[in-house]
Amino acid sequence: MSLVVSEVNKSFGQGSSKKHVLKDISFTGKEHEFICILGHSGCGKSTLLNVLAGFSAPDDGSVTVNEKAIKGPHRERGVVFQEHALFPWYTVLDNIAMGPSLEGLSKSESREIASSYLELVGLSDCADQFPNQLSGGMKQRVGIARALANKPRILLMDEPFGALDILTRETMRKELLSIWLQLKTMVIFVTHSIEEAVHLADRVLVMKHGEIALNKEITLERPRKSDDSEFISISKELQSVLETIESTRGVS
Ligand SMILES: Nc1ncnc2c1ncn2[C@@H]1O[C@H](COP(=O)(O)OP(=O)(O)OP(=O)(O)O)[C@@H](O)[C@H]1O
Repeated sequence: MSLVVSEVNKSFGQGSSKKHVLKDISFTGKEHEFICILGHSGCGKSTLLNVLAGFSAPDDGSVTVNEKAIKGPHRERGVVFQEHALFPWYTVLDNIAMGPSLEGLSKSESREIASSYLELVGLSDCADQFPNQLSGGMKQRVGIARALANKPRILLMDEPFGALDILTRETMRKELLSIWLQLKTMVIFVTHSIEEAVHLADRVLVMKHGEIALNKEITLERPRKSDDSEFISISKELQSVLETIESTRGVS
């Protein structure tokens, strides 16, 4: 399984208000790879993720999965957003069962699949609850289980833990890693946080004004420790690229 993003450009607006948001973005994703897209607010991370999801088409360039051009959203690419878009009138189990059921599986088969993913995210006891009875972290786990129930080959995550408090965020990070180690889906994870990126990623793409300023492979063994000397040195390298970006803002 491979993802190839080749010279993708994307602009918004017309004439003098035209904004070139993605500029010649190219990278590849391998099977089982965990890729983090790191960058300041407004650098184009969500725009890139939307292109990968197929929600929005690039102006030029191409995105292929297993050498096939993507032509729109597809269940092979699951999406998890910062705001967990769960259906409030469905139970937790039925929120997750929705994907398999839309694929034509029977209600009982869909619920069986949903139960297995609910177990994977540690929420089996909440199957019959409604989303408004859950904490933010629990809702986010349901969002992840719902995306996984479609058995995506690529999981696209747009700052999924951004709205969570720091402790919940750390727990979720560990849980996501353990799920990824079991399922080995390719993950593309957008974040503002250097620490989150170094904990999670096999590869970090640092974005600068719509371009990839650094494409860095991280081979540190897992679980990673933030006081490990190599962890600190990689974090400093990413920080220095981001600071360069900060100091050149408005100049390019
Ligand atoms: N549909 C749109 N129409 C016009 N401009 C847009 C649209 N979507 C994004 N933009 C602009 O593109 C730029 C990049 O936005 P994007 O949401 O991709 O950034 P981001 O890096 O994800 O930021 P954040 O971290 O704050 O979410 C911004 O200047 C934004 O205003």
